[in-house]
Amino acid sequence: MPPIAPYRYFFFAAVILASAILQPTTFFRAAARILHIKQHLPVVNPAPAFLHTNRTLHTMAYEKELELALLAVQRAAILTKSVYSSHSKGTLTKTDSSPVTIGDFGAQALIIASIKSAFPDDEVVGEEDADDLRANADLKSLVWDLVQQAKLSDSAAEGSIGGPIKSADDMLTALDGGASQGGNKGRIWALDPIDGTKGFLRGGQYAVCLALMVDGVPTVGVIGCPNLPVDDKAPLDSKTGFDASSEGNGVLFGAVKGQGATSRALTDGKLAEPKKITMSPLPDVSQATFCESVEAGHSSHGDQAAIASKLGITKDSVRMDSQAKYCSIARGAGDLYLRLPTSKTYQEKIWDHAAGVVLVQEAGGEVSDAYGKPLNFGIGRTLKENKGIIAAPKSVHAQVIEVVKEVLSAKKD
Ligand SMILES: Nc1ncnc2c1ncn2[C@@H]1O[C@H](COP(=O)(O)O)[C@@H](OP(=O)(O)O)[C@H]1O
Ligand SMILES: [Mg+2]
Ligand SMILES: [Mg+2]
Ligand SMILES: [Mg+2]
Repeated sequence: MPPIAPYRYFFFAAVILASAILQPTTFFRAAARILHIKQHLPVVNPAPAFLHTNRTLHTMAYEKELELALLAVQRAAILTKSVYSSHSKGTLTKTDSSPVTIGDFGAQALIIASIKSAFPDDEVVGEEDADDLRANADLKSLVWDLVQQAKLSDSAAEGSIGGPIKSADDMLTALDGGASQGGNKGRIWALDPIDGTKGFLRGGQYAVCLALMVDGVPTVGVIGCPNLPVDDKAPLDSKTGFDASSEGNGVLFGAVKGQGATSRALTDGKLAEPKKITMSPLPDVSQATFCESVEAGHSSHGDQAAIASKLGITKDSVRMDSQAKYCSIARGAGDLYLRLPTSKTYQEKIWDHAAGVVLVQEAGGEVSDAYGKPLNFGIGRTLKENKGIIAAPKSVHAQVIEVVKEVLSAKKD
């Protein structure tokens, strides 16, 4: 074989460098395979942000997961909307005295069936299970009727998420598919089929929330908010979207770690065109609009008012149920989300936060617990290492945490 001319080495080196930049995940995986490196490789952002503009260059990481999650949530929202507008919601009280409805059961079954059709090996941490339906045939048949009716009007979209669930027994199996104990290894979805069930029953905001966690890190987040106005800049007040019958309501939010966040109109068929969303610049925290739960039992309105006042905030809080709060600050309609604990023992559930956290991070925000500690999603079904939640634009997050700590330590004296 003739010797390789020296310039060819440069050519090979250039090709290797270009693949490492353009396709880092594939590159490092291939290199690991060649070098027989067995340890788990980190998730690598597929390419620098400037290359994302040209979609023909490469496939975006988690593109399939994002599309599946968006369509699965969109289909589940068809079901939740039909229950929302009917007067009988089949409400039960769970052992922790919180409510659950036929909407929660139906939406969870539909979404898990979609996940399993595309990613059969993935685990799911879902809020609900099929125990009540197995014990009550009438309840089971009510939910089965709803599940059969909830179809995307676009048959390709419906097919891409597995098509209809085949039988009532398959529905129960899907519903029970959310029993994963979570953890920090591999791919685990966190699902809240109806977040803000109390808002759903009261005629307020609610959200259908789904996140994919990879090695315990929320990586893909999708939230459907059937009662939020589509306009990202619609003024936010505690009445936002309360009239579910009004035109133009229903938003679908999506985000992938390292790729930004979007909103689009929620439809009953194929996905609408996405719009990029970002948090509002907030040069002066005293001008902030802050969001909090409607339910005083879910977060301390008193502590939140004290924090706002110390930050010089004079605007009233916007009280809103569900992860619609994360969505609202991610699209710049509000600025801060404060969730201070009401009890020493309550552990926040991962499905109440995973999707919202990806959305806010990707829109330019930071989310931590009340003491500024990062949220640990990789230790089970709850955030047991954390207390409370603070979400804010990156530029003011540390300033807000200082004030939160002052308010909390003053309480201890
Ligand atoms: N004592 C408590 N402290 C904090 N969150 C609580 C709580 N009791 C219930 N929750 C959670 O609060 C969620 C609703 O949050 P919000 O007040 O922001 O709307 C509920 O979700 P579900 O409605 O899915 O059960 C539930 O998981
Ligand atoms: Mg609940
Ligand atoms: Mg919830
Ligand atoms: Mg719920």
